[in-house]
Amino acid sequence: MHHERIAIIDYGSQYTRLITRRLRELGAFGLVYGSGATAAEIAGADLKGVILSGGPNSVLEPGAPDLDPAILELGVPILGICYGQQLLARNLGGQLHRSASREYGKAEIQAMPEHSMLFEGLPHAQQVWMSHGDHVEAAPAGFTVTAKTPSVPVAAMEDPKRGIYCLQFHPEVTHSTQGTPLLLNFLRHCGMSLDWNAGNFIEEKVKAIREQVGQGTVVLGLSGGVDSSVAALLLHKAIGKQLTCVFVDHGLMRKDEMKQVQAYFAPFELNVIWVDASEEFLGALAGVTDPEQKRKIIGGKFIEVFEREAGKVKADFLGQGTTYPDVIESSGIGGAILVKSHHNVGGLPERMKLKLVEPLRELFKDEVRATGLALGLPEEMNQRHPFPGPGLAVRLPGAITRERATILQNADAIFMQELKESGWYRKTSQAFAVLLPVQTVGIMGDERTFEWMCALRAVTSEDFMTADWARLPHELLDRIAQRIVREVKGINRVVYDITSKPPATIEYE
Ligand SMILES: Nc1ncnc2c1ncn2[C@@H]1O[C@H](COP(=O)(O)OP(=O)(O)OP(=O)(O)O)[C@@H](O)[C@H]1O
Ligand SMILES: O=c1[nH]c(=O)c2[nH+]cn([C@@H]3O[C@H](COP(=O)(O)O)[C@@H](O)[C@H]3O)c2[nH]1
Ligand SMILES: NC(=O)CC[C@H](N)C(=O)O
Ligand SMILES: [Mg+2]
Repeated sequence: MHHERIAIIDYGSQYTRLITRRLRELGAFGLVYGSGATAAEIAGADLKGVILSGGPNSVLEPGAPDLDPAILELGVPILGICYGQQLLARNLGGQLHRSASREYGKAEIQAMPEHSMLFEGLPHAQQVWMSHGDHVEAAPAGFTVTAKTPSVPVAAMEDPKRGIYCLQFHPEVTHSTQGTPLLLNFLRHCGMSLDWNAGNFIEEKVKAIREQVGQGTVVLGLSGGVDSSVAALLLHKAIGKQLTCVFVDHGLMRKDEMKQVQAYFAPFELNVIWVDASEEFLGALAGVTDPEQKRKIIGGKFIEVFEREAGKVKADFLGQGTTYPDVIESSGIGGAILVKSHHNVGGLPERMKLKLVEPLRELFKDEVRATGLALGLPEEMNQRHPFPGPGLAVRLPGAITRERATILQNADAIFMQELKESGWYRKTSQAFAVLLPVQTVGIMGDERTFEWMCALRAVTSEDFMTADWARLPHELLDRIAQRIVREVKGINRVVYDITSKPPATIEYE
């Protein structure tokens, strides 16, 4: 009962996620497979087409990732992009040219729409995005060249008899001005009905969850973050009272976090166990200053507390809000680098002998949000910035005390309130306050002060692997700084962080 699907074979390009994303924007469901995928692994009645991604290797070097030849016999159209085109050209008898210099950036191609399925209805001259060293010098027998540039003789080629279509450039990158119509031509040719959306996703998932869970029970860690909240609502829609959620307050949440999450979820009548474990966590963290040590303590404690509380439910399944980027990152498909480490639920399923239910595994974040919206999750919850599992612990360099945590919560709450009221919360990807372990001298009402220093961090980012600091207006920063120093006892100085990632990370620890 799978939705019709395009298989994307990932040769390690930084753009593979983008291919999947473009397909979904067009209403097509794409699933990513590793470069070793065999025809048997990707075959199925629901398979409508195959896309071969770009990749960092050269097809001319020994041991470069290859393609199972049986995939060409599956009877579905194939689209090779960059490395994908070069691989098909090499395997089918074309001629390749290896260059010492790379072509990287915008280029203009001359396309031949009159001889092409991919370029049908599109202009002759098009701007595209190139990122390659090698190129195809002569197309294999049976192929027609359908685009070229002054330096690339085969910028695109097609063999309609075998159903193979190839591009040297990257249609998935927005700098390729006709990239989306090109992909659309391919998808139409595959016979995709382009009806993939949040609504039919919810219906299909509800059925699948009921089938998987049957009369069993599910326990889910509810953090108040978008992923676990949407997973909770989806599971609740499918199995109602067979779901129990556990919310753990480790004492390092944002200000009034538990109260807020309780208010947001009240209308849904979910079973939730609300646990205030702040004494336990703060006790275990007392005097600890090493960042990795803090993470380890919180991760370990979390498992302990979660296991204790969830044990009362006697669940058969563990629900998780795992999303598609999590799956790609942790499987290392295409060598994507693991930056965000999930501290908490890892290891729980084995320990508690629970089977997993992960209804969001195929979704990107924006799709998780669309699903949340369709399920009635309040807008404010749905648009929340990500919040790290260890919470304010990674925003309190040095030793953690309840007092310092409270000071930080108060400063952070002012920052968030001002960002929301000015419309800047939605324009940033993540923003928060940090309490630095530095005391500086100040003067307030003729009195000398010696108090903590607060750093404000606001960034814009596509995927949190890289980030830029947000250009917040000076007047807004001024207002926030004044309010924090005036209203938060314990802070007498505020600074704004203007480092990007890399070289800095988003969090401070
Ligand atoms: N304080 C907590 N109480 C209960 N479960 C938690 C808590 N913190 C984290 N978890 C569990 O750990 C999972 C991973 O956390 P993560 O921050 O990656 O996702 P999230 O909080 O659901 O969403 P987001 O990425 O939007 O913050 C959560 O989905 C949730 O199941
Ligand atoms: O659940 C989490 N547990 C963690 O230990 C953790 N550390 C960082 N982050 C989040 O990951 C993104 C990138 O953060 P960094 O640039 O600081 O590595 C940012 O969104 C961070 O908030 C975490 N999330
Ligand atoms: N973007 C790509 O797929 C590049 C393919 C190959 N590594 C080249 O440099 O030509
Ligand atoms: Mg979270």
